[in-house]
Amino acid sequence: MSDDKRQAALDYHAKPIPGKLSVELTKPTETAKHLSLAYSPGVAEPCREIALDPENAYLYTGKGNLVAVVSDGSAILGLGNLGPLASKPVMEGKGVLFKRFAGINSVDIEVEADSAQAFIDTVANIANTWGGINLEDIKAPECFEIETALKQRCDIPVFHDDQHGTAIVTAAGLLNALDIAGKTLATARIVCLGAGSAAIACMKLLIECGARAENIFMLDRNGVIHSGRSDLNQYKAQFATETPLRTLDEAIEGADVFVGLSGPNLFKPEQLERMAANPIVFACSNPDPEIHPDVARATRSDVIIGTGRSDYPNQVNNVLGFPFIFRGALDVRATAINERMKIAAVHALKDLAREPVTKEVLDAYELDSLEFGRGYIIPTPVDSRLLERIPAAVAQAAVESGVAKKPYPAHYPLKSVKQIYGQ
Ligand SMILES: O=C([O-])CC(=O)C(=O)O
Ligand SMILES: [Mg+2]
Repeated sequence: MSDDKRQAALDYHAKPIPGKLSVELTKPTETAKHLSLAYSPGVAEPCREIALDPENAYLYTGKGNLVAVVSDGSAILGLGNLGPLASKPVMEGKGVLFKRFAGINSVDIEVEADSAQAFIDTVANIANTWGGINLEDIKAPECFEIETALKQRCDIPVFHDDQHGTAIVTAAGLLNALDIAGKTLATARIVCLGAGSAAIACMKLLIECGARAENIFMLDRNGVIHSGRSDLNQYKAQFATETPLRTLDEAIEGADVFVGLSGPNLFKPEQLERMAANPIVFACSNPDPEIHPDVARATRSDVIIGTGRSDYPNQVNNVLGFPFIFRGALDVRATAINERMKIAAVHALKDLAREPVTKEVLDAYELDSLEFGRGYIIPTPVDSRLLERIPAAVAQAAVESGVAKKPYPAHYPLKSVKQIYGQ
């Protein structure tokens, strides 16, 4: 990042008040009467009601629209393990996105835990007072154990955003990009650089959407994950292929798709040159992609490139997923975010990109036109139709798959975050 941009980012976080989030009041508090309702003695009444029936927490507290963003800071973006405190700007940032795009209140919780079990216990012990738990930036393989255990112990949605949010957005973008390139998921040869939480979840979801496991080549720091390796954990081992290929240089030859979920500048122009015609490159490491989009385009004019960043076209980033997916899940009081709900989100996202872009989006990106094609394979986060489409699709899937405790909301589809309480 240039010095100017770096300073601008630091100033944005520091001024005029430190941080990006605040808490707001939703009830009047001016008079003694108000205070006697908000606090002692009035507050005792909802306490008694909730003690009688936990469901009443949804009626008398903010639980139903409240998500905890929880991290241990062990895999912050593509920056690595910087610890819980250094993850706070990202976790506050997720809170900004929850609120801005889906009207969801969220609080970030950064956990200092010396084992996966300690982290699991900490979260499980507080989970019941939240509407949902969004796990963020927790390194593999611990993240898998953590998510599985918390799903078992909590009856609210627990969602590891880096796995499923990223996978949903990647699948939607890739289905569109393949269509534009005249290819299909079933026949595409896919190279995935990275074997962490996002990579593993993305490849799993792509297989559910029709990709063939034998066409997927996943690489970790030691090269291609193949069946001859003895150093693989159970999660990576699922992607071990019977192949003589060992390096990225070898695997990339003739590949249709490169998905980068690893680190900055790990994909070289010479490697892009060796991909098949109309190559699709999702360089999703944040903040610095595996290959810069300008470099990719200068290398090949036929490339379709997406990154995780807001400042380049085709932002393949979980921001297009988690706010809207939680909105739908919360509004039908889903007990989980299951595969049906994820796939519904993929299709809602994919289909929206094929509709004409609205003026709101053009204005936000200072563009005169934007059309479905190489430079626009996935909707932008500022598209207010995301709030209309994704929660509706997710809520419908939750109802149909039997995890919703409430019916499909009468006030759906949502046109604006102002409508989230149904008024
Ligand atoms: O925060 C982002 O931009 C996307 C994300 O979850 C990550 O990179 O870990
Ligand atoms: Mg993340």
